[in-house]
Amino acid sequence: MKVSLQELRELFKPKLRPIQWEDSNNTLVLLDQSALPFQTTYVTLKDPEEVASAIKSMKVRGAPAIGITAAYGMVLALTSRNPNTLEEALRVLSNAKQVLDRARPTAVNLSWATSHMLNLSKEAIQDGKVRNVSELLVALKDEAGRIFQDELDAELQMGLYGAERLNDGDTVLTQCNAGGLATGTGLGTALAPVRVAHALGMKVSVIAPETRPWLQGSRLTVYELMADNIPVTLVTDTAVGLVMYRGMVQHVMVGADRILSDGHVFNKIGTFKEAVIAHELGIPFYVLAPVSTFDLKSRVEEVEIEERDPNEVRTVRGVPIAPERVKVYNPVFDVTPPRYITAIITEKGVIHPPFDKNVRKVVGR
Ligand SMILES: CSC[C@H]1O[C@H](OP(=O)(O)O)[C@H](O)[C@@H]1O
Repeated sequence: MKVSLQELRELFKPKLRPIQWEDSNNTLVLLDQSALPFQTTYVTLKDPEEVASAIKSMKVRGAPAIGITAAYGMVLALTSRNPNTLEEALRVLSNAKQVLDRARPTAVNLSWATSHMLNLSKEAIQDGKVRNVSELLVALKDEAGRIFQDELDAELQMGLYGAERLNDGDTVLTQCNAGGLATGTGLGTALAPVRVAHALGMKVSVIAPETRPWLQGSRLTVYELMADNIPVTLVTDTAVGLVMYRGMVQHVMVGADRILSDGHVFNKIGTFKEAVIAHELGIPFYVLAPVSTFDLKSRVEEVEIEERDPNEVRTVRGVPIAPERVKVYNPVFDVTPPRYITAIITEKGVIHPPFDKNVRKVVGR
């Protein structure tokens, strides 16, 4: 499938724009993903506290989208606090990083983005590239925009690598939403191969599990794919075993929130069970993520798996489905060991086992 990145950029014009920077008034506008698909509403944010709240309440969610949003949260730290000196600006940025990093613990893209923006500021000041706060603000706005564009290019490249593994008529099982809403670009990671394949004229379809309790699958993945006229079938989370047993899917493609140097993958709760069933049935299981999702320092037992409000499980969109005071355990991510993963597709290349040797060769850090 010989298509250049430039040709793909021309071919793929995202319809969805979940994250918009408004330079005229230094605000960040987010499509409120907690209201989709029944309401299309936007929130306008003007400081890092509002950004952290939007991430925590999942108005914006998805590891890469959280990273891009946090990068703009660092820009908003300067525009909302108006520091007078570069020294004060660094203090403001350090505080903003602390506020933003606390919003959600598992997706490494968040802390990667805030660290990247803070370190870039320190280096630019130290190297004399910026001489005052105004120049630093321009540099940070440009960098946040670059992170956004790099993410889109990464997804186009991952989409091409993934589409090369698809054949006409294939069906891809996914998990949660790892599409254009989850990355903020309108394209996605796990959904990129299907979108690129479609753009290149292939007939591929998706089976999307609803993904309780937040329903990213039934509310967001279905919404995105139907908007692009890509065939999608919604199933319950409990149906994925039968779907694979009956040979209804040829590939499983999922996103990731954090990938370790040995190939352990943290992703939406329910991913692990899909991986084990796929492995048992000989169905290829691909993880797609940009290199900003890799954490080469942490060991699997050190990574915090976010637990959210028990009422997310006791109710569906506010409607009770369990006795009010039932005890609840609500982890929203799980971890898939490397032995269940066929390959990890990144924008820098496709990583095959043994991951403990090959991750660093590709991710290069
Ligand atoms: C490419 S998005 C990665 C990842 O983020 C989602 O989690 P959440 O909706 O809770 O932010 C899900 O795990 C996706 O696979």
